[in-house]
Amino acid sequence: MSHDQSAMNELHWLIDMVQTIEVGLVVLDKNFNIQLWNGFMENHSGVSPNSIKDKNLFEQFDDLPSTWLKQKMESVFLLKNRAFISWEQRPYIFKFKNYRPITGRADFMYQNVTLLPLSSLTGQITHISMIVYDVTDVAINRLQLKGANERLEYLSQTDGLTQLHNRRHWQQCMQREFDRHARYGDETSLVMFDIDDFKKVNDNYGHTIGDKVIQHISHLLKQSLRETDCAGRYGGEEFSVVLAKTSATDALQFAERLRKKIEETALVYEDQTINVTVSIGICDIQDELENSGQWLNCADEALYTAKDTGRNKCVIYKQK
Ligand SMILES: Nc1nc2c(ncn2[C@@H]2O[C@H](COP(=O)(O)OP(=O)(O)OP(=O)(O)O)[C@@H](O)[C@H]2O)c(=O)[nH]1
Repeated sequence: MSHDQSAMNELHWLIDMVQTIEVGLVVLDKNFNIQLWNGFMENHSGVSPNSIKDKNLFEQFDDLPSTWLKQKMESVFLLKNRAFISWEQRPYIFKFKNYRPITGRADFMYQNVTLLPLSSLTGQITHISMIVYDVTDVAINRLQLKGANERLEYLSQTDGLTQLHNRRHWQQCMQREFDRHARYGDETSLVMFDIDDFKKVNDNYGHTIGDKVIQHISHLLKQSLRETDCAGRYGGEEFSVVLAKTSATDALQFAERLRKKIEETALVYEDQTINVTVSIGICDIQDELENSGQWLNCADEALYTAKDTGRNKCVIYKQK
């Protein structure tokens, strides 16, 4: 075989490989006109190389992020460096359908794309190549894992019965607000409340309805919160709320509104109507408090004063 024939063979193989490789290959000139469009691109776009040759990429695919992508391509021409576009940055460049059976949950193909400067025989960068990788399997696995981790994190921070923050997570939130106060001096209040005579609810109606009452109270509490408030189920029938940027007087208004709402809104479950009340203790952060534990104790003390002096009332902590 002559040298020429052998070179021709090699070229033929290369073209064959470019056409059949499971990666998208596109070559563009400086005006973004398509010079090469391999089999992968044909299979996924439904557009044949012959019909797309010399056509402008952005005119052929008007859903491409054109301004952004042109900028990236121009910098590849200019800097003669390759650029990389990850699916995490943009799930896809070409909106190709996903046909994979295993990852059938994705509607489209996730892609990583490399932009590669191509130099001519004279060493100038006259073209660039787009290399398109199908990374749907990796992306779906990663997204599923991320979703599972987020769910786990949510579960580890949330009380199962009420969907409020659980005690541990709420305490972290309270500590954060205590630290913020130490730094910025914002007024911040703590509200602790407890259902009155809840033991009687359980005794009279049973634990299942007792649980419904706890859910009912949480529901009313959630309706009363602002975005910056942090509410938790502190224990069995005890709830806790940190009100950021709120004085004790304003916290009292919040607490009174909540107390009245709970008093006035009966739980109707099956054929039973159950009325409960709550006792509420309030404490704003005062200078003499050394740590968040003391803050909590003071709010608790106010709560017990509310219980001891008749229940169904709000009490602001007063230093003795
Ligand atoms: N149904 C139900 N009951 C609970 C839960 N957690 C705690 N309890 C009950 O809540 C009751 C709390 O009773 P106590 O601490 O005596 O207080 P109380 O009857 O509410 O009386 P005061 O707080 O003094 O008004 C107990 O009977 C606990 O068993 C829960 O998740 N579900």
